[in-house]
Amino acid sequence: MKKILIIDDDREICLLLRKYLTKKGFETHEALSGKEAEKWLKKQEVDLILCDFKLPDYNGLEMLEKIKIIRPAAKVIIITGYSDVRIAVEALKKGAFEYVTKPLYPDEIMLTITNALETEHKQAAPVPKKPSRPEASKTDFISGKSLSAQKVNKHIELIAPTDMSVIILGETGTGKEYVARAIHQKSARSGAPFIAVDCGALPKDLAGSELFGHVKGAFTGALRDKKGCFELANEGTLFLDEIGNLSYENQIKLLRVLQERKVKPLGGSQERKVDVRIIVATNEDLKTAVRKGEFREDIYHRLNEFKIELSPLRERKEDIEVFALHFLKLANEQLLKNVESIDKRVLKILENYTWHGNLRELKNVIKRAVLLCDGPALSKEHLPEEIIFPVEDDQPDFEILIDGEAPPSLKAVTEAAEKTAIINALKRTNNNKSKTAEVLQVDRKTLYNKLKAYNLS
Ligand SMILES: Nc1ncnc2c1ncn2[C@@H]1O[C@H](COP(=O)(O)OP(=O)(O)OP(=O)(O)O)[C@@H](O)[C@H]1O
Repeated sequence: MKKILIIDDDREICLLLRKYLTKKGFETHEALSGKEAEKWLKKQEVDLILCDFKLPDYNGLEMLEKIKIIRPAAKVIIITGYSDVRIAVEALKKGAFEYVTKPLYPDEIMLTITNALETEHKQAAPVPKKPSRPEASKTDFISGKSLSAQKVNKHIELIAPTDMSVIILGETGTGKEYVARAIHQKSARSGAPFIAVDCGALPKDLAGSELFGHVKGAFTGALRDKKGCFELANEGTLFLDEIGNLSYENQIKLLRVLQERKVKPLGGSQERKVDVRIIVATNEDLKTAVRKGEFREDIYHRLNEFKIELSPLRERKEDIEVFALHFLKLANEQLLKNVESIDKRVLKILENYTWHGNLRELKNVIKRAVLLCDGPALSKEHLPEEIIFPVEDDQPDFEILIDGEAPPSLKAVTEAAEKTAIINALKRTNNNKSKTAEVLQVDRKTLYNKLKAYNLS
């Protein structure tokens, strides 16, 4: 019998989940706080953990870190309020299997749990791959119709048959891993493995061994020889996500592999030949990391044989309908439903939303809507409130008091507006100062002075 731990301080949710899951044949346990869960996990094995993002003592990311240390094999599903979705996406990157949003629907929970437990059986490679979401292994890559999507598609076709290294840039959820898989599948290497590694989720102490392998006895706990990702991907493609997170030491080792096409496992004396195509992804500007001395320039140039940039979904609204219909089809298949279309008004709402989680967030919203829909078309009532009435998240973090005794001075109003504009531009450019200066049409020096004046370090 599979064991599930529910971590939530809401006793009612615990009770509901317990009743439902016990009926479905699971053994369940509950913890009302992070500390209680931690104590329990130290003593007990568990297959899956349902964890509320907001616990009285830890937040979801802190809890996840603790779980990954105590029970690394357990699958974690994060439960969030819809407004936490961006943080939930962060949790996926840190190794959570999936997130579900409140209110909870039994069918949705059950489907996610089944997917998580099935993935456990299939997962053969002992590599901390990105949370191996089942859909990622299917070849359901589609292209949008925006100019930028068409350009990406053309570049995939061009680059796939070559052996060139590729850097893929884009915000979270824009489809970087999907593009990397598409390149692999269209290449002569498609018969060999595609190995995806999230460098941001690799535990610091183990990163070297996971990437380059180790020999028996290389360190305490190295009970047998282990192949690293480079060897596992031999003759295929290695996808290194969040490459900017590699430690300096591992960057040096990576450089050697790139130069010599050979790996030396930790503790070993012999080098082994590897034939691997490397595709890397990052959602920060690697060039800035190079400038700051955080990423080696020599590696950057070796990897930068070709660059593909994926635009955020909000900047290619023409693609929203194409992807929404594609995700509708997938959700119908997964949930055994038959929703045929999406109401025009819903499409308008989707097109006006900001999609910080990009395609991943759109896919989840559509899946949830399909789950709630009993008729032939998705309509407004199936969307989360937050999508219909988005909370303006570009609010200034200080307010001008209009109702106070004294009206605000013109200077205060101007400064408030300036500060808001800078914050918005920084968000839009992912904190890239050069781009922010460009967007605001000021020089970098002026921007730096303003950042200092408004305390926006
Ligand atoms: N071209 C595509 N066709 C179909 N579905 C896609 C495509 N691109 C992305 N998706 C969907 O969006 C989800 C997120 O894509 P993916 O994991 O590739 O994003 P990512 O940019 O690598 O995200 P992260 O930076 O968070 O790792 C996928 O699971 C998939 O469902």
